[in-house]
Amino acid sequence: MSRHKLVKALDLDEELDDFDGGADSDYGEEVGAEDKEHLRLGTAKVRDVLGPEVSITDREIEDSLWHYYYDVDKTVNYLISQKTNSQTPKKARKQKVNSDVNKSDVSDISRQDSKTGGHVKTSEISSSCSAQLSLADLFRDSPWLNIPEDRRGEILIEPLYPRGRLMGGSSKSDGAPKSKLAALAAARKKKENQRAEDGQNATNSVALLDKLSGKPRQGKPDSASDISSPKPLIAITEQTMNEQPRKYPKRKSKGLKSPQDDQPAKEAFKKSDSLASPDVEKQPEITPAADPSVFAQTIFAAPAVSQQHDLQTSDRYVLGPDTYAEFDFAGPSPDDVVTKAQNTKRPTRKPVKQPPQPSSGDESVNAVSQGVGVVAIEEPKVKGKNLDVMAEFERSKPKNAANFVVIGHVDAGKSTLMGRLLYDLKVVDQRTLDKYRKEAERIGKASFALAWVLDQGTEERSRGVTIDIAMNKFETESTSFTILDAPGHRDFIPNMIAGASQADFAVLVIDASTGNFESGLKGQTKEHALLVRSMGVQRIVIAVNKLDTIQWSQDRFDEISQQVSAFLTTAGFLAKNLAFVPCAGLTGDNIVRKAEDPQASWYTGAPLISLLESSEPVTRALEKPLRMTVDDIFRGGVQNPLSISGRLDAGNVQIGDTVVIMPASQTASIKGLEVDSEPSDWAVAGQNVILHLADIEAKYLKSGDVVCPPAVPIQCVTSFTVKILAFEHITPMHCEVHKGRLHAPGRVTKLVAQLDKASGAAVKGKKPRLIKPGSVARVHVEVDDPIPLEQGGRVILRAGGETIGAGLVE
Ligand SMILES: Nc1nc2c(ncn2[C@@H]2O[C@H](COP(=O)(O)OP(=O)(O)OP(=O)(O)O)[C@@H](O)[C@H]2O)c(=O)[nH]1
Repeated sequence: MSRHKLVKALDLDEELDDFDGGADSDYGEEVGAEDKEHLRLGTAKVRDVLGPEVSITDREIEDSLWHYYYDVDKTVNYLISQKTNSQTPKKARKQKVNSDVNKSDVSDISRQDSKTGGHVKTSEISSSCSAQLSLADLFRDSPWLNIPEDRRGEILIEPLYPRGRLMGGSSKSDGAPKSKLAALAAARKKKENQRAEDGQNATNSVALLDKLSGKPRQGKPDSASDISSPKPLIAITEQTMNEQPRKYPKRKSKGLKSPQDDQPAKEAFKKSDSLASPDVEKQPEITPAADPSVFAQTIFAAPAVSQQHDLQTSDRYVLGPDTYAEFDFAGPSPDDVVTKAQNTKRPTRKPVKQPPQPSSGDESVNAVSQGVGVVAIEEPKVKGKNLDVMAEFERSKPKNAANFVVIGHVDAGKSTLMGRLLYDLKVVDQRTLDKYRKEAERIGKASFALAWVLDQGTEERSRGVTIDIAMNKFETESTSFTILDAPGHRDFIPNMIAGASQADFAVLVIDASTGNFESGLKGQTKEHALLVRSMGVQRIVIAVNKLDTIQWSQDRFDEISQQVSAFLTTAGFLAKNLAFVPCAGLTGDNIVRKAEDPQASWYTGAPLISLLESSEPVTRALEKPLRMTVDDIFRGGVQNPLSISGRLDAGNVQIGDTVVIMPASQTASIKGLEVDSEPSDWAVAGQNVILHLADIEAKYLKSGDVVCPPAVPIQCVTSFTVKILAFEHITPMHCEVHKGRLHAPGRVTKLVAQLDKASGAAVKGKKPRLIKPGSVARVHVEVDDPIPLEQGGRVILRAGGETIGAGLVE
């Protein structure tokens, strides 16, 4: 043994000394009158049990009695085993001892020899002291050594004899001196008694739960007396007793248990010699078990079929297969009971009928959309008028309505142009404009006064740039227009996309001043035009602006018109859907009125407003299921704590309707409605609405969500194929998927095919490894989280702050 190991062993022995209370001297020096009397009586009893045929000395009996604290049964067992061992060959005995040592896995422990007081290593015990006390004997009262091989590991059993005695402890009731270990044991016992009392409190809690569930409690003591009564320390499952394959039988309560149920258990129990000892029944020192806690009763099965059941003892909760049978979730769990009680006042939810989804062949689409079927609809609290919305719409003889998005390179004069339009149309009064002018002058941005009509944000005003979409409304005799003023700066392209997604047509503003047209064309003039086309915009009005800065040069106008027209037709716009107007937003020439500047006399065409009005009415998807992309979520007032705004892309909606918000799959009631900021009972596709919601929490709503009818919710997908026009080189790469206000992280996972621009057919040959800018291709895209998307939907792909492509979901 190394020096370190020796030191360690000595330390351990010192600790054992402490626990032993120093009872290491020869008992002859310590034995008092009381002990002598115990030894005398014990010796007589042992001799009586052993009978005269066993040859053994009194000293041997007394040694054993002293060691086992006058326990006659243990002494008898020990002595019998000693005699049996002494009759086996010495060599075989040594082997057995070693194997016992190995089994017990205690080959290197030290123990204190109670008789000699010496510190003896087990290896030494096995050789020199085996005749007197073997390791096997030391652990003989350990139940696992007496259990048949086939049962080991399946029987939970407390030692038949108090463990403390092996270490020299004793209790006062035995009349033996009390060691520190015994004192510890007594303290533990006291604690357990205390726990038993606490168990009564648990009983009360369980009773409360039972009350809630309306079910009688199973398998627990009914009174406090049950708690204090001795509890069994052996818990053997029924399955263990029968040694049958697990059948997961229903748990039975103690009161309902039939004698037949226990029969196999009894028989199995009798097979075990050690357990069959009648002494078990006499065992006096059984620690009262505390009543099981609520938690224990929830996860543990009913009282196990145990030996103690046969002996009419009390409950013992065992974790076993019975548990699973009982808690098969057929009945409500305690949590369910509490939840149910909490929800009793809530209206019941009806499951949404899942419509048949078109088979896309894409598993991810189907898998995600199937989840929609579990959407639960809350009974609408808001009473509607149950209107025939289509009939109402027809009756209202609505004006032609159009949304247009104002696009173009940064500082092209978009906001100024729209400010002028609103001012000249008297949507904005002189006083307001004067106020803007004064404020703009104060911060040195006088030229932006008209732009402030639309740029309302403090940052927008101080920086002189549009950041987010500004929405304004105006009407002409024939049409009701909604302006969506988009930011021109490249950093705010996502906001521009959001605006463009709601537009019927676009107004492209071009700064005609020297140099700016060229730089704009390289910048966002082209990008914006491509984006709106990719998003389905077919008509575009081109306002060649700031002509006042170039003295209304017709040549310049013609040059710009030519170049832009060529580009736009290449981008997919039809020539007949392009209209050009020379103008100056700052001065108001050719906006609402004709240009007053004589230098502009060469232009005989219509002003901008007329070009806007001449836009053909857009066909609305009135008959399709409701689809509204959420643009904004806000507090609509005291009466309307939760409101959303957006444009109805399809279908109709009315007050009292229940809708479902995707992808959250949460239902909501429409408690109020506004169309173009005016209260209304209904709205149809093409209108910009505010929906005041009830029965939903704000946390389930975000910009880009889609409002649908519960019966026909939009699909939510994690992957899709898109026919895309490449703006930049595209390879399998990470990207952001934009759809209106929604943008989700994702990636291009596969370049499926290069497509012919004219026919749209796949170009034969190898699969592309790279899509060049300007090419059309079919690519596969995946997103991290499901997004509401259906066939025909339009998406924009961006990466590293650049638009890499835009296209149509297939
Ligand atoms: N001379 C002249 N200046 C103009 C005209 N229109 C706009 N501007 C000026 O151009 C600058 C930018 O105008 P904005 O209306 O803010 O341009 P924008 O395109 O809306 O800018 P972003 O939205 O930030 O991209 C301002 O200083 C305007 O006064 C115009 O017709 N003539």
